[in-house]
Amino acid sequence: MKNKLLDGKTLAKQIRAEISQKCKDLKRQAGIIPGLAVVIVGDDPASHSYVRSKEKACFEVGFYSEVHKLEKSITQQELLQLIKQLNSNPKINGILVQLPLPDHIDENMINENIDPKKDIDGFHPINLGNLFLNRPNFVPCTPKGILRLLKHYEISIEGKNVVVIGRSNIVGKPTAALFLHENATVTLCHSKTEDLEMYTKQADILIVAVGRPNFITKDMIKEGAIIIDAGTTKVNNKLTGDVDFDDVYDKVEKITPVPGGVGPMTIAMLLENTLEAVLKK
Ligand SMILES: NC(=O)C1=CN([C@@H]2O[C@H](COP(=O)(O)OP(=O)(O)OC[C@H]3O[C@@H](n4cnc5c(N)ncnc54)[C@H](OP(=O)(O)O)[C@@H]3O)[C@@H](O)[C@H]2O)C=CC1
Ligand SMILES: Nc1nc(=O)c2c([nH]1)NC[C@@H]1CN(c3ccc(C(=O)N[C@@H](CCC(=O)O)C(=O)O)cc3)C=[N+]21
Ligand SMILES: [Mg+2]
Repeated sequence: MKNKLLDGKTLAKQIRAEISQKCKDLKRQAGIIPGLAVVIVGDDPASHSYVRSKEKACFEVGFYSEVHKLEKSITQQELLQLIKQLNSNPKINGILVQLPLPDHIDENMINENIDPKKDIDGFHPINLGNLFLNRPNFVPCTPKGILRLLKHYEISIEGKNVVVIGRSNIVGKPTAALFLHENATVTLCHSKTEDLEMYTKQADILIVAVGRPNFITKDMIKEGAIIIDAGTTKVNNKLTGDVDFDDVYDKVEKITPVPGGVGPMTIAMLLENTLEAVLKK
């Protein structure tokens, strides 16, 4: 039977191997070691799990990495202080502040204070603005990983109906901009969308980032669609996507598994952006 998987895990591994080689070359030729700082506030287990994956990935490719674990009770001022310190630390090329942040901390205020040259998530307003103007500096990791995966599988995007569900600043919104620049016809859906199925049934490429397990079922999609599932929710200790994989599988052309699809690509792009940050210094 035809293999319909868009295998992000395998592609991410290849990309990490290339980054590892580039890291060795940089060290040998210029004595440079790329450095990533990850900041995490509070004790959400899922967030800590992602941060551990990022740490491990950094170690494997030979990057320097530091993780700053902060109490949930930290003030915005204290967090800004840490960011300013990381901005001026020459060992650090990339800064990632794990989202979401506690309610008393203003996410925009934090993103605004990361040096745009170290903003490897691409969340600084200047970088997001430049992405929307189609002159990207850092492309946010999840959208970049999704596009890379589709290109790897030679899936054509130009002229296609791309429907994105979810309009977060970290996934949905930048994904819509990126695919618009690939000349797709983009529809961005969200919780207030009326008659969601009307849109999803038209999608040649359906990208889902909602955070509701098994939300997308067979009856909602077009025959032969390409399905990208960014959702990751723990259900009974099992990581579950937003798409009911088993239900839709027969009907799709290609689909990303969860785990093993978008997640590993996100981490690979994080490493790639950190390497790019070294060259922008
Ligand atoms: N694999 C990876 O690398 C990554 C995975 N994720 C995962 O992706 C998922 C989404 O995360 P994130 O982008 O941060 O999302 P948010 O939780 O910030 O936003 C969810 C989005 O889904 C929309 N939504 C909620 N319910 C519905 C509905 N019934 N119909 C249509 N739209 C709906 C919301 O609409 P509204 O705006 O109207 O509220 C919102 O835009 C999560 O599972 C997260 O864990 C996130 C980042 C990276
Ligand atoms: N500033 C910021 N940047 C982010 O990029 C960011 C963030 N905040 N907050 C949280 C989300 C979520 N996210 C994931 C990254 C990797 C996997 C991943 O590697 N998942 C594996 C499985 C890992 C497991 O088994 O637990 C997979 O899907 O195969 C998932 C989710 C990045 N995020
Ligand atoms: Mg909502």
